[in-house]
Parts: sequence; structure tokens; C-alpha cells
Amino acid sequence: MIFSIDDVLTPEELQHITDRLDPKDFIDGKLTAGWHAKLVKHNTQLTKKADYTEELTQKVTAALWRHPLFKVATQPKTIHSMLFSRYEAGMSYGSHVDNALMGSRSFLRSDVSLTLFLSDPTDYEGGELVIENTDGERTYKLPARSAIVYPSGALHRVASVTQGVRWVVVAWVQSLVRDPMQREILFDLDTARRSIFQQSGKTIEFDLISKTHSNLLRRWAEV
Ligand SMILES: O=C(O)CCC(=O)C(=O)O
Ligand SMILES: [Fe+2]
Repeated sequence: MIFSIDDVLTPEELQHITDRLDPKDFIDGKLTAGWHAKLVKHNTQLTKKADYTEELTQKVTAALWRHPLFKVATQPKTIHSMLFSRYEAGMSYGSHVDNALMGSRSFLRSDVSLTLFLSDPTDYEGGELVIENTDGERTYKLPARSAIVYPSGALHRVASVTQGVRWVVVAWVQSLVRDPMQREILFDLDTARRSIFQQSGKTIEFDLISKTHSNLLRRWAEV
């Protein structure tokens, strides 16, 4: 399931983040890529050593946790490995799959990948996120403050930026529900029961779907 989420950040939060980000604190993106992704990763990312990296990471992480759609759709256990990336003209990230496990001694699994846009589409040319599927590919270039969320198992790439600068935050979710199909079933059931609740209140149908949603989550969740 690939979906976009609007208004992850407030305009004030975006302003705060973009005021802080300083190109001189950005280092070669190859440093955090897997051995094969390194071959195609041509971007820069914020060093962990900058004194504001932790603060911005916490701000974006908190914004994701409070977003109702993000939570229902991804069932996060942990949001991790967040990076602030910067692509200037000539930079791109070729086709790759994200590492399944991230970390060095203790590992976190990547079930869901996300790109949160910090730049507006008019700020740069090119730079689309392209997600490949068995039936073709789709490109995404969202407004600043919106995020695109997709299964970490998909091949994807960032097209070359030809003008301007593309700023994004990327992060990964270890989900309580590892299997994308099971997450989609839970998401559909939750959407259906909320719609019934809106239209008719707490009916018997609402209760039965809630019961099924809850029992499937109990079966599938890894806590
Ligand atoms: O910048 C993006 O939209 C995605 C980047 C990416 O695929 C990655 O950092 O693994
Ligand atoms: Fe990636």
C-alpha cells in the first residue's frame, strides 16, 4: 500500500526545520548506504554531529507519531534511522531497495519507508521519487509538509535533480504488523468501521468489525 499523508508538519515546524538546516553540515550520503545502494547514491545528508540534528529528528518523529492516518496505516512500533537529505542539481539516487535491517549491533527492521518533503515542487526540477512495481512505476513529488509512505520491499529511486535544491526527510518504520497485506486488511477494516460509526453510530455492524479488527491485530501484532 502506497499512500500520501498531508500536513505531517505545521507551517511553523517546517519553517523551524528549514531555518536550522545548514548545507555546510551535510556529508556524503554514501556513508549510510548498503554496499550496493552506495553505487547509485549521489546525495548529501545531515551529519549526526551537528548540534541540532537530534532536536530536528525528535521534532519530525513526534509529528509522525501524532498523525492519525500515519498511525493507522503503518502501525508503527518504532520510527527509526531518520535522515535529512539534500539533493542539488546533478544529484540522484538510483534504483535500490532499502536495507531490511538497520543498525550495527541491535537491529531494527524496515517494513515501511517514508519520504517527508521539505521543499515545494516549484523549488526544484526533476527529483521525483519513483517507486517501481511489477506493473510499472509511479512518480511522486509532493508539496512541502506532505509525506509518501511505501513498503520498504519495493525498488525505488530518486530522479536526477536538474535545477534547484530538493530537501527531504527519510525514515523507516518497524511496524507492529510486518506483513504489508495484513496491514492493508487492518487498515481497510479500521476505515470501514470509522465510516459506519460516522454514518450510523455504534451499531452491531460497527461492533462486529471492531471485534474482527481487534482480534486480527491480536493475532498478527509483534509487540
Ligand atoms: O529521497 C527520497 O525520496 C528517498 C531516498 C531513499 O530512497 C533513501 O534514502 O533510501
Ligand atoms: Fe531508499
